[in-house]
Order: sequence, then structure tokens, then C-alpha cells
Amino acid sequence: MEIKKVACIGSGVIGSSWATGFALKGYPVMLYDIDEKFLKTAKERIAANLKYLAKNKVITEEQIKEIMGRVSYTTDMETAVRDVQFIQESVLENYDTKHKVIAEVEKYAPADAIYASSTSGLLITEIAKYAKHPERFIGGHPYNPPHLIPLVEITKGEKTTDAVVEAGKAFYKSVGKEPVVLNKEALGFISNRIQQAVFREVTELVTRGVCSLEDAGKAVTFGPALRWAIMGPAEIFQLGGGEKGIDGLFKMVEGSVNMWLDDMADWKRYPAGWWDYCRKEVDKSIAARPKEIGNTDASLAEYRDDMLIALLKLHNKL
Ligand SMILES: NC(=O)C1=CN([C@@H]2O[C@H](COP(=O)(O)OP(=O)(O)OC[C@H]3O[C@@H](n4cnc5c(N)ncnc54)[C@H](O)[C@@H]3O)[C@@H](O)[C@H]2O)C=CC1
Ligand SMILES: O=C(O)[C@@H](O)C(=O)[C@H](O)[C@@H](O)CO
Repeated sequence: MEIKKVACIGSGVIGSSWATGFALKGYPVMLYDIDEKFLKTAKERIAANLKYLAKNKVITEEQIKEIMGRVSYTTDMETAVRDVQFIQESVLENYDTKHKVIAEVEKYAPADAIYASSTSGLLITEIAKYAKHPERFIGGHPYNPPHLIPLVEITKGEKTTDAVVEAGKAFYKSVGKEPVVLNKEALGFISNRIQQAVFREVTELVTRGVCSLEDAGKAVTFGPALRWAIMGPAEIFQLGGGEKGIDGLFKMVEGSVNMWLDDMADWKRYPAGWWDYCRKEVDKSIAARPKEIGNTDASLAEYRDDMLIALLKLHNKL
């Protein structure tokens, strides 16, 4: 089935970015939400996304109007999905909301339209549990912002057909994404499990008083994250071993690493009050940043996109 038109269900942080990305690649996009006020914000986000892309010469200023014109905004589900071939859902991260949205979508969407959930880590088998056509459901988990970051983790439910997985993978590749197809369902997929493992250790170190949240961020940003923007941890360790390679490295450090592992976080829930503490600390550290690297949420987002675009150009992804 040729994908000619896309629906984005949910127009928040992720839905508005997906809509930007699909429109950027020339697709007409139906952007749906439950209230006009959310769609208004989404339109402002899309305009800002395109402004940053033009500022960084990825598109021209003249193209902005044409790309914006590819996105239609609606609070009517039938209008959103009746003639689309691909649906990217980006509503709230809970099964109940996703089930309600699917019931509404399946009243009007073509039976063979691919349904991809942006879920951060829920199981497609569960998301598609009450669907009339579970065979067409995949997970299409992006990294924020999806109009810039290439990764899409594709997961399949028990009833998802291989043809739908392949069609979803081909479509994401055609719009410049870097799809990774999981062999088995796993909560949190690959990237979010890794990201949460890292942040659990950040939380452990800060709550123990080893470092500030800001310094933990610096340690990640100017250390491993720089290398992870180039290659995976295994390749990094391989190089760390010199001519001995990854095995040689770990034959040397394993005793030390095992002591760290014994001491590292192994808890299963974030401490009570941690997120309130985080918000206070992050607000302080953002405000303390030099203006040119973003000292408000809005200017930090612009700085993030400027830097991501520069990185993606180095990767020949833009
Ligand atoms: N924020 C992030 O960094 C990332 C989020 N995701 C996932 O993407 C999905 C959306 O997340 P965000 O965009 O951050 O959330 P958000 O809160 O910014 O946007 C959610 C949108 O869904 C809409 N919505 C709520 N109930 C709805 C319903 N019944 N029908 C239609 N629309 C409804 C809301 O009005 C809102 O506009 C979640 O599953 C999340 O886990 C995935 C990757 C990254
Ligand atoms: O970090 C991202 O962009 C995504 O992996 C996410 O899903 C969200 O950040 C959130 O789930 C926290 O991990």
C-alpha cells in the first residue's frame, strides 16, 4: 500500500514534531487533537521548528509557508483519519487513553491503514488488545524531537503481521528515520531502558550527595554522550581496550567494575519528591546558563535544535 497521507493523533510535544517531520518530507498531514487550544499551540510549535530549520539553512524561508500548508488541523476524528494510510498516535502514555483513541480511530480509518504508537515503552500487544484490526499495529517510538532525531524503535504486538512491520520500517526509512526493529516486546524498548538506567544512577549519585544534578549532566554531556553520538558503547569499549579490544579492557577492569556494580543503584521506584527536587534544580541550572547556550526552556530548546542540526549534518542525516 502506498502511503500518500498521514494522520498524527495527539498534537503535543511529540505529535507536533512528527507533523513537522512528515510535512517536511512532503506528506499532507492531518493533525488531530481533542481541543482547538492544543492545535493552536501545535501550530506555533511547528512554525518554530521550521524557523530553526531555516535559520540553520536546512530549508529556505520561502519553503516554510509551503510546508506549513501541508498540515491540516482538526478536532474531528473522521476528518483526521478517513483517507490516510499511516497513523502516528502520540496521545497520553497510558493504556486507557490509547485504547479510547484506538476505538475512535477505528470507526473511521481504512482497515489497512498502519497504526503506529509513539508510546515511550508500553507493549503493542496490550495497546492493540481491543482493536478491531490488531494486525496493523506497531510501536513507532521516536526520540524527542522526532523531526530531528532519526531513531524510531519499531515494536510489534502478538497479532502484528510481518508485512506491516516491514511497511512501517520502509516508510520510516523513506522519511529519513533510523528504524530499529525489536525482536521481542520489552517494556521501555531499548533506548528508554538505557536512558532510565542512566538517570537512575544520576538520581542515586545526587541523592547520596556525590554530585549536583547540574554536574551529573555535565559528566554525561562532555563524557560518554559525546562518544555515544558517534558510536555505540561496545565499539567505545573496543577502542578503550587498544589492541587488546573489549575483552582485553574488561579482563583488566572487571574486578573494579564489579565493585561499582555492587554499589550502584538497584532500586525500582524513583524516591518520593525526587521530581519536585529535579524541577527546582533544573530551573536553577538552566537560568544560570550563559544566554547563548539557552537560559530559558524556550531558548534551550532552540539551542538543542541548533546543535542537533549541526550534529545531524556531521552524520550526513541532514
Ligand atoms: N515527550 C517526550 O519526550 C516523548 C514522548 N513520547 C510518547 O509520545 C506520546 C505523547 O507524549 P507527549 O507528546 O510528550 O505528550 P503531550 O502531553 O505533550 O501531548 C499529548 C497530546 O495528546 C492529546 N490527547 C490527550 N487525550 C487524547 C485523546 N483522548 N484523544 C486525542 N488526543 C488526546 C492531548 O491533548 C495532548 O495534546 C506518549 O505516549 C509519550 O510517552 C515518545 C517519545 C518522547
Ligand atoms: O527521551 C525521549 O525522547 C524518549 O525516549 C521518551 O520516550 C521520553 O523522554 C520519556 O519517555 C522519558 O523517557
